[in-house]
Amino acid sequence: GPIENYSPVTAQRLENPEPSNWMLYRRTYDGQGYSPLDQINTSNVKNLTPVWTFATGVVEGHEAPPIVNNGVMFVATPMGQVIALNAKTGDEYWRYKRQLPDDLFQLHPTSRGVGLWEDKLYLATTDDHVVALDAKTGKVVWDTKVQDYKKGQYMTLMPLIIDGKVIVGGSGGEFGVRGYVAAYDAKDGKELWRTYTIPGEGEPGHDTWQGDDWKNGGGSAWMTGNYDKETKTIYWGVGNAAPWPGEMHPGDNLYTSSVLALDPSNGKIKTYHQYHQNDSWDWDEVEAPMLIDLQRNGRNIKSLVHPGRDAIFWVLERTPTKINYVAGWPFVSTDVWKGIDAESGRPIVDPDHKPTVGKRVEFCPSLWGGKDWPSAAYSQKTGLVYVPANENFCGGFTGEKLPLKPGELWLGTKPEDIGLKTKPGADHFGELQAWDPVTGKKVWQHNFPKSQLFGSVTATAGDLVFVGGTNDRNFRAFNAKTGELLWEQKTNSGIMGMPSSYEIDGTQYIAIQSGWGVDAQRIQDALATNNIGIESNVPQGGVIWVFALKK
Ligand SMILES: O=C(O)c1cc(C(=O)O)c2c(n1)C(=O)C(=O)c1cc(C(=O)O)[nH]c1-2
Ligand SMILES: [Ca+2]
Repeated sequence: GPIENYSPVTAQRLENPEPSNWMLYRRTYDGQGYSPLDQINTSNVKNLTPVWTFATGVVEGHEAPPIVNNGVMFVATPMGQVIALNAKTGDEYWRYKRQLPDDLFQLHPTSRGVGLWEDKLYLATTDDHVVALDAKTGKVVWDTKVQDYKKGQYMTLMPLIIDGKVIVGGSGGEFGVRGYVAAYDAKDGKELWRTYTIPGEGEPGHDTWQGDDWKNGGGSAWMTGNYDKETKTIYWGVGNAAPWPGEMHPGDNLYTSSVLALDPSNGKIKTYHQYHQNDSWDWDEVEAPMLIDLQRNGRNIKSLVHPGRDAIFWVLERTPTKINYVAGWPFVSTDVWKGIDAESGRPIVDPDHKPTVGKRVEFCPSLWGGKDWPSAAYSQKTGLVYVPANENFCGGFTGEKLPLKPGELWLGTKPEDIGLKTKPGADHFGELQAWDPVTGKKVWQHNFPKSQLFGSVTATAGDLVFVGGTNDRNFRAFNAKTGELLWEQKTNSGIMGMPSSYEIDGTQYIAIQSGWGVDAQRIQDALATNNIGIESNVPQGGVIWVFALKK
């Protein structure tokens, strides 16, 4: 039935969220993925136990954080479903199920969550609509078509809500779209602005493209941005260039593989930083950088921290008008970069490991990168950044000039040619890493001998780091200071989703969706064919798990 006492979401509540709630993708606009709750801590986490579970009824990758607003939980699942639950008891209030078109091909069948504003919530769908639901009843309030799914345009992200605007970005980098970020009026779904991530004729940066390449150059923007509420600047990550081999789109290709600084009032690009130029590896840099205040060499830095898919741990400085390169270093081994220009921050590419047309080229890490979309986290207590990384994976493909057919994959190689190879003798793959972003030192690391790590990380004030992401279906808690494994729980499926934490009536809860699929499974299939004793059969089917301390 309908929710009776729903707390409307305001700008003030999103800017300064109560510690008990998780209303934004990473809980706060700075994207740190940190909960200030500390009832569950390093000494008692061994007593963490499931209090309720709830089957979502669908397969594929469940990637969304359970979003919680004063006792009400909203969960987005694959196939355009939203479930509203009593966050304490697990009882269902309502369920929205989108009727997806029969001919919809979903390359990435997932949703990373619902955004909240006033008494509504907002879902971005794989058939490329933004839908507003009444938070109390789940009824559709408005439904706006963004672009055409038949042309390979779709959405998987959780909308970013800023002051009555629903801000989304499109997917489709593997279909040769031209990426964009767009804002809709939360009240009625009218489009307020749209900013293409690839500059058109006459716009600054257009000259980093040749001919008509920009029209289908990729630069999709498929993850939620972060937001600096002081300077009113959105930091939004931009994806790979299309098709993959850089030879097919010569130039730096702004703003692919970049971060854009956007004005939320009109979508204008204030400034940008491009992590790597002429992307050729499918290295989307879509995870928005975390906004962290750092003390470096006696100086206060308002930083942007981004462990990249390109294997480089990036530290940048944000000023109202400019983004400056501060430091960068590889956080997993890579043969693609020979170094980084100390002044500009441009990585120096080794042409032997840059995919090209007509020849097979191998590169490390693989096209899933040092880390893909699963989010890193930052703990304000330890001052460390926690990265879900993958080591000992390499990839390769033969570039091929193929014509663009709207709505069909346009990779610049044959899909069956995409490889993932493990380094001979590798003793592990997934790594949970803890980095000091000031000194650039790795403080600890936990290795996963038989699994990739493909899950988002959440840190808490209880000095804990929570992550799933492995093919053995475990959900784990680590000591944030030392990396000691303190607790694990086997779940129904593998966990790709993001843990969230909330509090009701004095009890702290940890929530996660377990439901394996999408690219975690693609890597799993690749591992299974590498003949290294890793099977492919991670069971699928989504379940929401909620944990608390045993009473
Ligand atoms: O270029 C794009 O538009 C695009 C979109 C998505 C997506 O929307 O999920 C992914 C990717 N690329 C991608 O390269 C990738 O590795 C990936 C993994 C996943 C996933 O959900 O596990 N999505 C995506
Ligand atoms: Ca991509």
